[in-house]
Amino acid sequence: MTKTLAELRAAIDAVDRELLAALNHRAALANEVGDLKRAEGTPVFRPEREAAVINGLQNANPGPLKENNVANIWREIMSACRALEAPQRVAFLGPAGTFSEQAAVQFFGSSIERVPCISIDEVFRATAAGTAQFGVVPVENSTEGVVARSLDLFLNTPLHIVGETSLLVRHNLLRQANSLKDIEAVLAHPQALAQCQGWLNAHLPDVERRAVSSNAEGARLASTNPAWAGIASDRAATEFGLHIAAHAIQDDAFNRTRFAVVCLPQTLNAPEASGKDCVSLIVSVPNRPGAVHDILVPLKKHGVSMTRFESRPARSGQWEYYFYIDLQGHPSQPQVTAALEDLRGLCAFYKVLGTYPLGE
Ligand SMILES: O=C(O)C(=O)C[C@]1(C(=O)O)C=C[C@@H](O)C=C1
Repeated sequence: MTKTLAELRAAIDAVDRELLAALNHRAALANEVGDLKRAEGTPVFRPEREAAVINGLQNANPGPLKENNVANIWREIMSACRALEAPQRVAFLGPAGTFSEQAAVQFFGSSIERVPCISIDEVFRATAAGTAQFGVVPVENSTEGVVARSLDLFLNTPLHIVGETSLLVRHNLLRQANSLKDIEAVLAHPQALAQCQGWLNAHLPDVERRAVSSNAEGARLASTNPAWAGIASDRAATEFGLHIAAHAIQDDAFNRTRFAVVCLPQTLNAPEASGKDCVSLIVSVPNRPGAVHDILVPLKKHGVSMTRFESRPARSGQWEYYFYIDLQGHPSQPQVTAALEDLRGLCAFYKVLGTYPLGE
């Protein structure tokens, strides 16, 4: 016999009470872990452990919950447990409502102390100074390529990468009126203006495009002037009380941005192997024929896959370059260590930016 709505809801209420008791039991255990870590002086945030918890539960999941539901639910549970151990302060390019904030919450869950910063430089500075324990910075966009400022700052920073996450970036045109009429200027971060240029050329060809420090700042400014529009997320529309005058105006429907999570090595040393890991490094090679080819040889020899290879000018005026390389694997695997050692021997400059679990 099928159950009535009242009966089903009563059953859900009973399950929720069991969940609440189980979650509080879990939180109490995390509190004990926190006491242990404080006594040992070891880091609270352990991304490889969190990745292993989520992978384990996804593998054990009988359904009907989907794998990504399991990941989202446990990310929030672990965020809350972690905050009980010690609240983690996370810096990102602000103000509230930016994609960087969204990336921070996607990675750490919502139980964090948010430290919005006025620029990417400031995120690095705040994290290096200890104002925040972690920083979240954009590194690459699927339409526009690398975020040059972040890559350049990696070169000299004492921070290292301990994680990554990527977001589907959907840009909307936000303004006080729900129409495209009488717009004098569109204000957004230069990356967003570039990612929407096809739409802007087609729909607002004669309107001024003004670069501002972040999309959320553009949205904030649009809320102060009816003739201005911003390009930003749905969240920014809610945050600043604006209409979405046009939805999803980015030229590439699958526009994604990848973010790196950075911290001082004393906050968190290189995470242990999670099974799906990545090593990021910056190298430069002597300016001679075949030098770039040579750096690929150790990778082939030791069977290590390269998932990323970017170049940035070394600013020496000599047409020299830094290469940003991502390798798959973890230094605990002998073939990865052997490839890194061989590579180091070939490079004029060699810096490991971090070893971390692969993100979503
Ligand atoms: O296992 C730990 O080290 C914990 O602190 C517990 C826990 C969790 O809630 O499962 C919380 C924070 C860490 O980042 C990893 C996992």
